[in-house]
Amino acid sequence: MTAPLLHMTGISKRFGATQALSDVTIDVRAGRVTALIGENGAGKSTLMKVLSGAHRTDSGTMTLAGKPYAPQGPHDARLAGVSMIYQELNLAPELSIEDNIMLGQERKRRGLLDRPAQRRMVREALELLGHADLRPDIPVRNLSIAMQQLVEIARALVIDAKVIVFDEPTSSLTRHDVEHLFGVIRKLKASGIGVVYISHFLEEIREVCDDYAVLRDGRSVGHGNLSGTTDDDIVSLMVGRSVEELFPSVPHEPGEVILSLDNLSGKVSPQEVSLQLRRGEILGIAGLVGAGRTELLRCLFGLDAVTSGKVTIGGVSPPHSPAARIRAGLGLVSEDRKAEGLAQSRSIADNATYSQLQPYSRFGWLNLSRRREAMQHWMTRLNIKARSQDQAVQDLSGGNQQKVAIARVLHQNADVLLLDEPTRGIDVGTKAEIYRLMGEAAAAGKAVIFVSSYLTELLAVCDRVGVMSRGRLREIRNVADWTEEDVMSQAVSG
Ligand SMILES: Nc1ncnc2c1ncn2[C@@H]1O[C@H](COP(=O)(O)OP(=O)(O)OP(=O)(O)O)[C@@H](O)[C@H]1O
Repeated sequence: MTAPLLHMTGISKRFGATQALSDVTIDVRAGRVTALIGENGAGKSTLMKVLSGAHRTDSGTMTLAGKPYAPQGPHDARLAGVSMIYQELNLAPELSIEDNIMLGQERKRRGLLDRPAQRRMVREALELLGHADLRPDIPVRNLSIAMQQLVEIARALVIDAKVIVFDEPTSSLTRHDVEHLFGVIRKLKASGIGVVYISHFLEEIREVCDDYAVLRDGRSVGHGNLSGTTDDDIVSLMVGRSVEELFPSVPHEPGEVILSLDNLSGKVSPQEVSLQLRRGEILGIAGLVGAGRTELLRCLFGLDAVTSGKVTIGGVSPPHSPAARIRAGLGLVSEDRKAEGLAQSRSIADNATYSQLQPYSRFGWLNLSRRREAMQHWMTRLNIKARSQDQAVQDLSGGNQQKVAIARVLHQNADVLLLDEPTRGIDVGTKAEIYRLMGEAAAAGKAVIFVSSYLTELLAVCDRVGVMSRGRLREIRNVADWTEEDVMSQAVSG
C-alpha cells in the first residue's frame, strides 16, 4: 500500500486532570474518506484540533505528504494544506463570497490586491465544487447554510488543501443538501484530497466514507476498510461492548389529555397550530430546518411572543413565561444549548439541577450530598463523560454538554418534555439510552414532544408524528401510517 497522505502517531494530550488523548495513531490516505468515530468525549475533536494547529500535542509526531508537519497555529496549518469545516461556520456574513474565500490568503501584486487573480481562483474552486453559477460578489449572509458550507470548502481549495476535515457537517442540512455535500466530498476525493469525516450517523458514514478509525476513551481501538465491517462491529469498537438495540422500545399506553394547543400563532411561526397530547404519548415533529418547529416549542414554553391562540396544560392556562410554564409541568431541551441552554462556566450539577433545586433546599440551604446522589444517577444513565459532576460544562465535549441539558429536564421531572433535536451530536450508544428514557417517561404517564431532523429515529420512537412546513402543522398521523417519502413530501409542501 502507498504511504498515507497524513500520518499521526503517538499523539497524547492532557487537559489538567483529563487525559484526552493517549498514544493515538491515525492514517489518512489521498483520495479517500476516513471516518473518525467515537462516543461523546472519546477525543475526536481534540485529535482534530491537534491536526489543525489549535492545540499543541504533548507528544507524538505528524507527517503530511511525506514531510514532518508541526503547525504553529490554525493559520499555519491552513497554509500547509489542512483545513477544517466545522458545524458552526466561520464566515463574515457582510463580506462577499470572494472576500470570504480569500480572507487571510489574499493575492497581492506589487503590494495591491490582485482582484483578477483572486476572481480566477475563486471561480476555479467554485467550478470544482459544481457551482460555477454562484456569483462571487454577493454577500455570504444571502446564502443558505448549505451554500455557506460550500464557501468554506472553497476557502480550503484555493490554498490547495491536502486534507479537509468535516466535523459533523450535516447537522443543519436538509436531505437534499446532504446529498449535494456528499457529491462535493466525492469530487474532493477524486481530486486526490484526503478527507476526514466526523459523524455520529452510521448511515452517513457508510454512504460517504471508505476507511474508519475508532477512538475510545482517548485511545485508538480500531481502524481499517469500512467495506469489511458491520455496523455492530463499529458500535462494539466504540462502546467496548455490543449494543443490542439501537431503538429500544418501552411499552406505554396513552392516557388523559395533558396538553392542548388551540390555534397557537407566533409572530412568524408557528401559524395556527392546534394539537392534543396525551399522557403516555410520544409525539414526533418532523420538518425541514426553518419549518417553525423550534418556534413552536419556544412559544409553548413561554420564550417567544404569541400573537393568538391558547395553551392548556393539565386543564389550566398558565401565564406566558418560562417560569410559569415550568411550574405548570413543561420542561424544554433547547436546540441551541450554547446560547440559552447551559451556563458554560457553571458545573454539571449546577446546570442539571438549576430548574429544580427544591428537593435539596431546606431553609435556604442546599443539601449537596442528596443532590450529588441524584446527579450521579443521571451521569450514569446518560453516560456523561466528565471527571466529576463539579466539572465546568465548558470543558466537556459537545455531545456531553448536550447530555447535561437532557439530564436537566429528566431531573426536573416535568410532565411534558419538549425535546428539540435532543440527539444531535450524541453517540449511537447514548442515543439508544435517550430513546429508552423517552419510552420510560411515557410509561410513567409523562408526555413527550420530540422534534428531530433525523427521520429514522422519529419513525422508530414516536407513537404519532406530525409534519411542519412554513410554520404550519400539516398533519399528524399514527407512526404506522407514515413512510419516509410521505413525511418528506409534506415537509416540502408549500
Ligand atoms: N479545553 C478543554 N479543557 C478541559 N478538558 C477538555 C478540553 N477540551 C476537551 N476536553 C476533554 O477531553 C475529552 C475529549 O473531548 P473531545 O471534545 O475531543 O471529544 P469528542 O470525541 O469530540 O466528543 P463529541 O462527540 O461529544 O464531540 C473530554 O473528556 C473533554 O471533557
